[in-house]
Amino acid sequence: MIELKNIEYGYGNHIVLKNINLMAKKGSVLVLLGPSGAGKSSLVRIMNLLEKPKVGGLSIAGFDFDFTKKIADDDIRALRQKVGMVFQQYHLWPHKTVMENLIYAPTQLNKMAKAEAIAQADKMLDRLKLSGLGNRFPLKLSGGQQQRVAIARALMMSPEVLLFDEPTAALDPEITSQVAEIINELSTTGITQVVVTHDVDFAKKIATDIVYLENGQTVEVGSRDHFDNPVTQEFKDYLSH
Ligand SMILES: Nc1ncnc2c1ncn2[C@@H]1O[C@H](COP(=O)(O)OP(=O)(O)OP(=O)(O)O)[C@@H](O)[C@H]1O
Repeated sequence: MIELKNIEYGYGNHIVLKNINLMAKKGSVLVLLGPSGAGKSSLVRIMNLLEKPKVGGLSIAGFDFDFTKKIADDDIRALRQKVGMVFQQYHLWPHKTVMENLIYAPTQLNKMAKAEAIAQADKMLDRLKLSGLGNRFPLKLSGGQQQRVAIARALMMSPEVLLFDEPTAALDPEITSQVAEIINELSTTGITQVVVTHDVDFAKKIATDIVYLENGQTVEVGSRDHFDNPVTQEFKDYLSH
């Protein structure tokens, strides 16, 4: 479960999120939609404390943060073990092999034995249809393969929440459908997912719930039924473009 309470956020004097109140149920796939600059990335980055507002609160994966108080580095580290993040540009370590990318966090942060981490990584590579690629370097893989490695790496930490910031922006439609299948499969395992995307077709394949943002404010919030029955003129206009 994720809850954001009265979030306000800005860069310097530039306010980019205003009075945000949101919830995502366990196992849901909450898709954040909105025009460029609406604040979608800022919002998802707040959920694993890559951005820290000064106002509001966040409950996520069993943690409660009050942004009016100082947040300890240990709490941030603990949070990131339970809340994984996948980015448009994959953010894999280019000089580590796929296997090394996968086992780094479990062995270094969780002190998992290397043999156990490798066994778990092999299973993860199978699950994400990446078998046999463990010894390759990320830049020798296709974009779709790199994105699946990024998802596999996040899953190695057994996260309760996975956050995706434009995960398919660099991928072609067929590969985008594969990522949608992975997200849908993960949702059946109880992982809560939040996905920022510009791609409405992709959003329709995965969303259980939607939030439509404009100018840093939530304009339309609800179940996936809102794709067929949008309420606000703003969301209707967005869907028809
Ligand atoms: N690091 C930063 N420093 C200053 N301003 C920023 C920074 N990151 C984002 N902004 C500004 O915050 C606002 C919201 O940006 P954000 O990236 O959250 O929107 P977005 O909806 O994800 O946009 P896009 O769809 O284009 O990625 C924009 O006006 C943007 O210019």
